[in-house]
Amino acid sequence: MFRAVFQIRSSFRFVAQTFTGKTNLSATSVIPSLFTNLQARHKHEEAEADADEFDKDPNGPPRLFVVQPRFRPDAILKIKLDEALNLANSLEEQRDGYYATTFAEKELPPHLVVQNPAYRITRADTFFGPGTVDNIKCHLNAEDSKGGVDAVFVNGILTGVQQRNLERKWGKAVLDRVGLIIEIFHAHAQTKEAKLQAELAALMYKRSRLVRMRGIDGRFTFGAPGEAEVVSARGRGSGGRGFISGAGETELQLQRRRIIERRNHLLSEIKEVRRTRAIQRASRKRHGGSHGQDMPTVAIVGYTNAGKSTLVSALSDTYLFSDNRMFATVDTKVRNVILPSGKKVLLSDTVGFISDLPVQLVEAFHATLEEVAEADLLVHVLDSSAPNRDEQKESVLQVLQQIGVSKEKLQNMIEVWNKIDLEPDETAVSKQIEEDVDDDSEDWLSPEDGEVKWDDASASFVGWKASEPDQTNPNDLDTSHLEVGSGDQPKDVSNRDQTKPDEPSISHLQVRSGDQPKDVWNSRGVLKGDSEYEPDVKTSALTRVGLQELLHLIDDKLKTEETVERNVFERKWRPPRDHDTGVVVG
Ligand SMILES: Nc1nc2c(ncn2[C@@H]2O[C@H](COP(=O)(O)OP(=O)(O)OP(=O)(O)O)[C@@H](O)[C@H]2O)c(=O)[nH]1
Ligand SMILES: [Mg+2]
Repeated sequence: MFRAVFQIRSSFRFVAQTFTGKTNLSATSVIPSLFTNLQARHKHEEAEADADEFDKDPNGPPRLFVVQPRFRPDAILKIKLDEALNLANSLEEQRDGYYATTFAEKELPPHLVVQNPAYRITRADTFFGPGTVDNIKCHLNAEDSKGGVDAVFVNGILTGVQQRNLERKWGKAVLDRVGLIIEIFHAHAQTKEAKLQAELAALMYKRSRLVRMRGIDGRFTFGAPGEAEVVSARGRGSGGRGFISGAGETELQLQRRRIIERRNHLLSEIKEVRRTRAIQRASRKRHGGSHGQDMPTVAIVGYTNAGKSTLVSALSDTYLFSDNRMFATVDTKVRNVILPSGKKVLLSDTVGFISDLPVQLVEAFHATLEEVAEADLLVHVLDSSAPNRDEQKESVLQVLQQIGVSKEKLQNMIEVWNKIDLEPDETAVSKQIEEDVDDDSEDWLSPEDGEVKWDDASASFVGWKASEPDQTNPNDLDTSHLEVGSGDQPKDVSNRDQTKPDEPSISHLQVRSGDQPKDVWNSRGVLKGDSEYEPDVKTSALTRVGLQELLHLIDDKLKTEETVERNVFERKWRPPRDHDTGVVVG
């Protein structure tokens, strides 16, 4: 069965050994898992998690409890929650080339929708307010009686301090969105290059999580008691005075140094793998081309799960692994395809993108992404059935810009709407959404208030106006206990004091409406920004619809590109001149 938990545990051991200097760094080591600190800390905190929890089922995928901050309208919440649940279920590692579980048959992970701290005040220490933290703890206790969960996935971005505090309060490892995505990349990576890159991303993420904490005795420390103590003689006599001189290295400094050493090691390995790949790529381009020309490369890009691998498989009549799991592909695969004109091209299927793609991943996967940026033509595959199709499109465009794809290439990019066999009944969807919007319209602030901004890309508010909660109105208090996930969740876990003032509901905070909700949705029932434009081509990779049309389009684009290139060359070419004299040189 699944090895991730096992690996997570072994990575803990590895990191523990590495950071205490008991082992040598090795290229095949697993990533410094996000669960590791927790285990170390909890050895000293009896009231908190049982550290042996992770030993429970070393053969199964980790069981995550999903915490989804609330969004309004509910349609947005549903999109965010669906994605969070999919992410949580995607964390699984292949064994002998197979996943132990079939994704479609997986049960939904237990989950809970809670107040969104972004809608009011995000607490620096615990992200959520104390009422929400307690409420989640109640649910986790209830889960424990049913076999327990290994970790809590908070679908938001936490600071290192928030993560640690929540871990202490809940007695569970906590993963935020960035952490989980990095874990998934690591679990799904198959090739040496992808594994190295995923480890690098995890290492950089871990580095950003090394935080100074107040220990149980009230003193500041760096994690487990004793971590702040001097653990190595390095730095002794380095020239300072008094305490500074000869103080040696604290655990934190030691961890930082080891992370940097490992990072440098990984970077040099990645460089080597990259060099080999560049040679292979050049030779592949040369060998397939006709008339001595290189084969053009076409990179298939898009949001995760859009159907890129399925499309490349269908176009090339070869097999590529495809799955409903998010980030099923982490390793780039290249396939030969013959276009209708007879021209041969290289089609590359690569890693998918997601909103808030961790910067650590973009940096670590730079080599892979660079191939995308260097491709002669890009094909952007979108899942036409996704209700937030344009939001996904925006996320992809952002990453493409981030990795340096030129404006011309973006303009020339072919946009494909895949999964047209799944296209939802638009009338029904938009009707439902409009109903939701009307229902919620009272709750929204008007942008004219100047106190709220709608961020189309992330579908979230930035800034807002909070009214005082009506403490006498139960609807104005924490309602998170009502929004429980999987059917078997306890219904009565939140018998907290409903008049507790620390956790007013968000409902009162999403005050009057301007025309905000109407602006957010269009008639198709998708997020604002979704226009009624048509894509270049519509396909169903599964039923092989639209494939010929797409191949013709690629053919045309590449022809145009050649012509443009030749024209540019002809126009630009002239004998080099000496600028000062105007005399033709040579
Ligand atoms: N109904 C339908 N399903 C599709 C179509 N194309 C792909 N799928 C399914 O969508 C899921 C994701 O497909 P993939 O090809 O793995 O998607 P991807 O874009 O490569 O995803 P990542 O590798 O995770 O980035 C799989 O279960 C496919 O069977 C399509 O045209 N119609
Ligand atoms: Mg794929």
